[in-house]
Amino acid sequence: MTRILKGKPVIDSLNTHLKSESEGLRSRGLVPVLAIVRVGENADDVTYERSAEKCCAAAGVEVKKYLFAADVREEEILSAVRAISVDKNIHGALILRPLPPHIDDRALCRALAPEKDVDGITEYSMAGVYSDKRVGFSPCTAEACIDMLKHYNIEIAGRRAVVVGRSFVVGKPAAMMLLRENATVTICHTKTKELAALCREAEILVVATGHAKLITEGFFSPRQTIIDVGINVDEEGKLCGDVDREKAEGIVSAIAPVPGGIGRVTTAVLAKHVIEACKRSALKET
Ligand SMILES: Nc1nc(=O)c2c([nH]1)NC[C@@H]1CN(c3ccc(C(=O)N[C@@H](CCC(=O)O)C(=O)O)cc3)C=[N+]21
Repeated sequence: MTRILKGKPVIDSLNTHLKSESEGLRSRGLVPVLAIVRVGENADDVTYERSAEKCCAAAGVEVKKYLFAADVREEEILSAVRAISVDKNIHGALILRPLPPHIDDRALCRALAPEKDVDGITEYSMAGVYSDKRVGFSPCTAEACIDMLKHYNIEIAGRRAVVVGRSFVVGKPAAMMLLRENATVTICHTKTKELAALCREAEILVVATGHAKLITEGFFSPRQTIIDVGINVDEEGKLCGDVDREKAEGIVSAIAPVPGGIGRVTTAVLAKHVIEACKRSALKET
């Protein structure tokens, strides 16, 4: 029997903890605030934004939105991000990405104060992920994978982990975080030969490629726990992951499905980071 690792229990347990943390902060006159920066009306961005707002409300984090038209001038967003960076009442910023091509993504990242980088996009946060130091914040989706494994008591140390995908947002940081937890990690990508055979050997398989149902028959084995990070739309217009769930079920040990798996855990991690950023800012002032 394949265990389905649902996101909801992970989110509920995170939120219970976060709610009491944010209440503690409020009793000291501190309200954790997240700024959300969105350019245009991209459906993916709007979905993620809604999910972030829901999780923040449950965790006791306030949200302040900065919305811009799709053809906004780069200078205008840059000055908004600079204003957020110096605003004492804002503790974290989520810049919905990818941005339209006329906006220099890296310039925007550089304009963000590192201590407010709750989404792990600045070079400062990246250094934290790769150096195992508590500097900045890890990208939320990568951290959500680890939080999910821990919530369901899935052993990481000493086990063979395979990450399919090498993006800066998910694959690379997820691999580093699994390594930090003492897994033996293999990173696979589009040029990997014998991908199916490598995946079959994985005891923990994290998939973040952006290709619907890429991981299918021939990739599965009974000792596997799979975290599907893909967000795709199938032929029928339905949300689906990078893993062919129907083929996996009945073979693998456990799978975090799409939808209903890692997706919203990501926004709970985001809320966790805002609360942590708020706590760190209070420490700095006293
Ligand atoms: N800085 C940044 N980080 C992101 O992580 C980011 C982003 N920008 N821009 C937009 C994309 C898109 N994205 C989605 C995540 C989950 C679902 C999703 O559908 N989640 C639920 C279902 C929908 C729901 O909860 O309403 C699930 O997987 O079960 C959709 C889209 C994150 N993104």
